[in-house]
Amino acid sequence: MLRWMTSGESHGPSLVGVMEGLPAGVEVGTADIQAALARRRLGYGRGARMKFEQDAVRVLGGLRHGLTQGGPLAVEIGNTEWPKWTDVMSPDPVPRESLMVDAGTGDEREIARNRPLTRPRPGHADLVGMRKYGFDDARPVLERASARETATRVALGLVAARFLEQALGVRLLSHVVAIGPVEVPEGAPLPAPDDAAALDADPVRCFDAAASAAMVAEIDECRKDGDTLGGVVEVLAYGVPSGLGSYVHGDRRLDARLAAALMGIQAIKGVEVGDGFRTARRRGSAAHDEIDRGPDGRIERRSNRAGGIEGGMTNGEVVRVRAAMKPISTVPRALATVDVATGEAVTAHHQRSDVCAVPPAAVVAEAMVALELAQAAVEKFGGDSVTEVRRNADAYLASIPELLR
Ligand SMILES: Cc1cc2nc3c(=O)[nH]c(=O)nc-3n(C[C@H](O)[C@H](O)[C@H](O)COP(=O)(O)O)c2cc1C
Ligand SMILES: C=C(O[C@@H]1CC(C(=O)O)=C[C@@H](OP(=O)(O)O)[C@H]1O)C(=O)O
Repeated sequence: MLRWMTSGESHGPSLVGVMEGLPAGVEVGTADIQAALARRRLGYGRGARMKFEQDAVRVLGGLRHGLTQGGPLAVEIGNTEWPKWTDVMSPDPVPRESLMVDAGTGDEREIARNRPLTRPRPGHADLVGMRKYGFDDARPVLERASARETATRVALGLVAARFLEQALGVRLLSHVVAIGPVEVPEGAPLPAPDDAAALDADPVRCFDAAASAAMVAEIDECRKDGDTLGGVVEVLAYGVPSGLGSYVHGDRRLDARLAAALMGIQAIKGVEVGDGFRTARRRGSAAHDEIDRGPDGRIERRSNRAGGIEGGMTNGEVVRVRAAMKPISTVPRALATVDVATGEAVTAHHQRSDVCAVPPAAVVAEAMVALELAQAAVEKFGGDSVTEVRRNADAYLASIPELLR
């Protein structure tokens, strides 16, 4: 069983991710994790913080001389902001004076940091989080609800992706297919694994040059209007062997598991497997992927509308899933709310935020798919080392009767 968990707040000292059940022998290093985190910081439309955030990585356990050891992997990611937040986010009690709104520095930013947040943002976790956990300030809610936490998922997801590649030859990538009303045209070519560097180099991780330019222009317009944008991302997994997941029970269906994994990302409000909602509008004859025999006698599909999953199991085609992200809820032209300290009608608090975080959300979605596929692969093939997983997978694939291959 492969399991993982994260801890940490957006402005705390650091975030920590722990992953347990990963086979020994995955080749990975601190620099690889650092590079994955750099991909998450990219993207036109991100806010001020991403310009200075360092994502300082320290591997605390589970890795030795560039190889996983089979024990829990622990990764710490330091928050560059921490020195400014040592009092507000102190784990231990601090003297009351240092938490006073104006602790004597007269610095506006210092005052803003210390002020209780009582004007909850519509669309963020603020209001319900205060109710649920009994806080009179939204600070502790947003600290943990914040997508800063996704840095940890990307770190663990990179290790999961390396495992999938080294044990099974799986290669993942992510791209952006819509930002606000701008969409990549239906039927546009899909990026392949070797296009990963080109996607990282595009300002919005879009594979279609014309759509990319239009997305950048849309973000500029939106920023000028003091507004925010959402969009749609797609994750592709090439080389996934047939048979991960199962049809025997709903919670073992891989499409259900991927949907939950993607929905668990902050601001994701819809998931599509393969052609998903578009399939619902087609007739059956135009909705499925007909089965054929290729020149080498192996079974082939004439299309991949299912996104590589049938009956809750991978079918050997490219796994393709999409996630829809809502616009950022910290809208600069702030939305109406109620000050929960006074009951007055006010506008929601806003200091800084991303205008559009769809490109980094694609990187996070890729990490979530890697983690879910790695879990499914460990369940299917077992094994305590990469070599053993590979041997088990090869034996399974070799055992499939000729006519079913
Ligand atoms: C990569 C990424 C960056 C985000 N950046 C912001 C941001 O700067 N400001 C903001 O209000 N929300 C941001 N969000 C979304 C909030 O974290 C999210 O809306 C909030 O936790 C409430 O959860 P919900 O939208 O799923 O209901 C971001 C989400 C992601 C995935
Ligand atoms: C810090 C990250 O994203 C943050 C996600 C986020 C939110 O509300 O989700 C709000 C912003 O944080 P801050 O208010 O400190 O600027 C984003 O910058 C990150 O992705 O590393």
